[in-house]
Amino acid sequence: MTRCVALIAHDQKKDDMADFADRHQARLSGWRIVATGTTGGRIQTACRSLEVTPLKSGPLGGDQQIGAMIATGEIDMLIFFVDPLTSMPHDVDVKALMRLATVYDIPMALNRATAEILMITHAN
Ligand SMILES: O=C(CO)COP(=O)(O)O
Repeated sequence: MTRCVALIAHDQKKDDMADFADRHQARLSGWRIVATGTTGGRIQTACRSLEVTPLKSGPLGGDQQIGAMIATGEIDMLIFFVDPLTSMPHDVDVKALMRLATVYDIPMALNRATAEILMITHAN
């Protein structure tokens, strides 16, 4: 079965995520991709060849949707470019998502350096 990766980026990290997805298009093409709403739109624009399933925007429940998918075994890897310098109204949702990724022991990258390693170790 095709493995599924969840891609998420906070606003200050969206350029970085678009660039990351673009550089790893070949690797990511072997995965089913889900993303929070705005992030998904940015990736889709940057990487026309990738098929991205956009969920709700993060502040409107997208992080929770991905958390629920982790709990039901639908997500195999989480790449989440977090902005640690901006406070967010949905911070509790972000924490809950990270908690579930930890509970279910999903490979989880919260910054680009780690995401690059996951691409090499898990996405080939
Ligand atoms: O806020 C987010 C994750 O917490 C990301 O949501 P968007 O991709 O919709 O901006």
